[in-house]
Amino acid sequence: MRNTKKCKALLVINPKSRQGAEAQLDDGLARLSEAGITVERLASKGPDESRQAVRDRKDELDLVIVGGGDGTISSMAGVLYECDLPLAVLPLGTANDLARSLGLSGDLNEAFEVIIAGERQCIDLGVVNEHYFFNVAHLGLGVKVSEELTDEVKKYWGVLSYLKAFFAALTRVKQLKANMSVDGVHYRLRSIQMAIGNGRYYGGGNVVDEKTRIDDGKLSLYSLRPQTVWELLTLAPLLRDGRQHDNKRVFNAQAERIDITTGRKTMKIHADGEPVTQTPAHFSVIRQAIEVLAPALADNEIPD
Ligand SMILES: Nc1ncnc2c1ncn2[C@@H]1O[C@H](COP(=O)(O)OP(=O)(O)OP(=O)(O)O)[C@@H](O)[C@H]1O
Repeated sequence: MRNTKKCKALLVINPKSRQGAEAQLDDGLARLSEAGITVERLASKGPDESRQAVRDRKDELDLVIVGGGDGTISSMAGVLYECDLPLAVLPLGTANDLARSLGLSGDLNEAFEVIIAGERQCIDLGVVNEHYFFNVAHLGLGVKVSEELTDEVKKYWGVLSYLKAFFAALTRVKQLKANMSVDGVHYRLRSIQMAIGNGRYYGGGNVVDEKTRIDDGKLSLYSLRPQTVWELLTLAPLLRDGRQHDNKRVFNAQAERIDITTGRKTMKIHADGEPVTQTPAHFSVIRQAIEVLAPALADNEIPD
């Protein structure tokens, strides 16, 4: 975008995200203005208002900058796709997992520089039933973890809130029986946790699968078979880095379409930390759905 043409951007800031209310943006916004990027700023009261603001302005906008965490950015996925507008991210949340998948450090100055540099990448979008997601959708333990993660807990504990929530969720998790179709191949399994990833990172820097990227046109699935808390804890380091494939207590797959039913019992599904739908669930991926302002995506790199 640098030295090319004038650019009009809408900046949607979620004041409820961890750093959304306090972040100092004036210097960065002045740098955008110097670079020819005119920014209209909107303090979002909720996802519906933010989405409507984009729809109302879609013909005059060149870019939507979203300042918030994964919940906020995910809430804008559908409208960005529908309006075919590029996304830039100001990582103002707690986990900022999409920012990690895009190779952004979490530093605000750097995020503004990335916008000014204007380098673009195309990334995939996950779909579960009629909902879009960037990072990961969960059934089971992951749902219990995000139920423990209230906005207050996140504000107080920061990234450590994910660890705190994990231990609290362990006491509440029950096993589920699932029938799955993975690119047409059928499986029946018992599970305490299923994660279906479009992006690479979730839950504050966990890797869904070391082989996955947000632009590979695939979903990565892992499912944890029922196991003791001790076994689960021994698995934790492998799950943290997405290296769980060879463990017999984990089922892994990569696919473009995944269907999950859980009999007569419906199971809640959370995506990017927000409750979105329930089983029966149909998962798919839209390849190269959204353009984002980001440096070239590194090959399977796991930043510190
Ligand atoms: N577009 C939006 N505008 C206003 N509020 C939103 C929007 N999208 C989501 N929210 C609400 O704001 C809450 C916090 O936002 P978000 O999840 O982005 O920040 P966070 O919890 O600090 O970060 P992270 O998801 O990266 O851990 C969400 O749980 C949701 O209730």
